Amino acid sequence: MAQDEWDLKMNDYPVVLTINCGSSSVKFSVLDAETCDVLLAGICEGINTEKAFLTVNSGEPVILAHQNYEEALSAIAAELEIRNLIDSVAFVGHRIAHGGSLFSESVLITDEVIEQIRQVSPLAPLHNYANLHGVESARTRFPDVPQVAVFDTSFHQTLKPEAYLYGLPYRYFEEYGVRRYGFHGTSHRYVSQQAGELPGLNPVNSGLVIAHLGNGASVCAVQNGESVDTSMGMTPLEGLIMGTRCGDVDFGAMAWLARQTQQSMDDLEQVVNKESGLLGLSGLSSDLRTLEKAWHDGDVRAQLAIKTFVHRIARTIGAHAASLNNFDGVIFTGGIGENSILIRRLVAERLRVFGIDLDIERNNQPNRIGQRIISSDSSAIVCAVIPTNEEKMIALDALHLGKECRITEYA
Ligand SMILES: Nc1ncnc2c1ncn2[C@@H]1O[C@H](COP(=O)(O)OP(=O)(O)O)[C@@H](O)[C@H]1O
Ligand SMILES: CCC(=O)OP(=O)(O)O
Ligand SMILES: [Mg+2]
Repeated sequence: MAQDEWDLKMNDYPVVLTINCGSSSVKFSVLDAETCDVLLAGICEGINTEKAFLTVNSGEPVILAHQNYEEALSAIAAELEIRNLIDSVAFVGHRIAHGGSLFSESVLITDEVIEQIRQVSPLAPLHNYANLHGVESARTRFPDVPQVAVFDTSFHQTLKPEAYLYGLPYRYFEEYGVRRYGFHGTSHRYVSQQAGELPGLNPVNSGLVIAHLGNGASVCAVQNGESVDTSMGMTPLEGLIMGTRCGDVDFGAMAWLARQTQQSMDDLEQVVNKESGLLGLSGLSSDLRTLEKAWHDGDVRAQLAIKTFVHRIARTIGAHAASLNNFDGVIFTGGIGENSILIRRLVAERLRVFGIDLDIERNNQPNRIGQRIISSDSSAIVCAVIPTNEEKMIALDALHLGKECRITEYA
């Protein structure tokens, strides 16, 4: 693109496109490059299944002709086209789950970066390959636009060895890089920054435990804005019970199971990633909304799944408090953390031992009111909900790096 065309683009109405390619969905948003206000957001669901559809701005879903990433990106581009936004895309930001030890911060995407991301991808099989599909489709569609990779793992680069090492022979760390990385860092980073706006939480001296509870779920201990501990590990499987992932499990149990059932490592990897968690426990669904309904209808297995999910969250929050200098706040975020009144209430009940006292009325408020305190005024620790905004963080990084790249290009 010539410099004058670029100037026109920047002066016109520049927007940032963010893409979060998951294993079965592509989430996207378009943000105003000046204000970072969201202009358009949507999700393509059902990728690699029999029926894929696109929903924009929570409107009516539209069925896609093909169920692959290219089709999803084409449908998203068509939505931008309808709104005359396609030529305004000045930067694209991609969510990449695993950056391994190669990426400690967001980077401009090049062929070499793609190759490096590919190398660490076996460590996040549910996420990274899908993320790379998104990168490749977007590069084809927007060849002249700088593309930036924003890693879930970056925020946890501040972990000390005692938090990131496993109790394995040290040579596995030295020779194979076996260590904990942590994920959902973009969300934990955003939420910890926002927490400073809440009364009672001093932004420069605060110890927070953030519970990101979505389909994937993790807890992070944040001391004075830095991640000091987190529940996910070398892969996004460790820690909490999730939609279809088992979280922490005794390796001895898995070895025993492998011998008893003659299942291979690959078979069991499939079981722990895709057939476990809320789905595996309930035998019903990985979706908490379905399980909550079943809980109220008296479904015993759904109740057991929810109670087990809650037990693990509370226990993990308690453990993470011990990684802080001072324990000031518990913040809920993610689809479940933001919306489920039941889960927040049950978790908070388990945390009474820390002097946490939930205000029922405050907890019952809908998520549309935005960030809010849900603990009572007499609670020893502030409890709050902060809706996450990974898209904004991705857009900010894409803007920052993309602009630098343009300046270098034309210097
Ligand atoms: N109103 C709600 N009440 C309870 N759970 C909800 C509600 N809305 C969304 N959820 C749950 O949030 C989870 C998805 O969270 P989300 O953060 O969107 O996941 P992802 O990891 O795919 O980004 C699902 O289990 C869904 O059931
Ligand atoms: C990679 C961390 C994770 O679990 O992401 P998800 O919540 O989008 O599945
Ligand atoms: Mg998510």
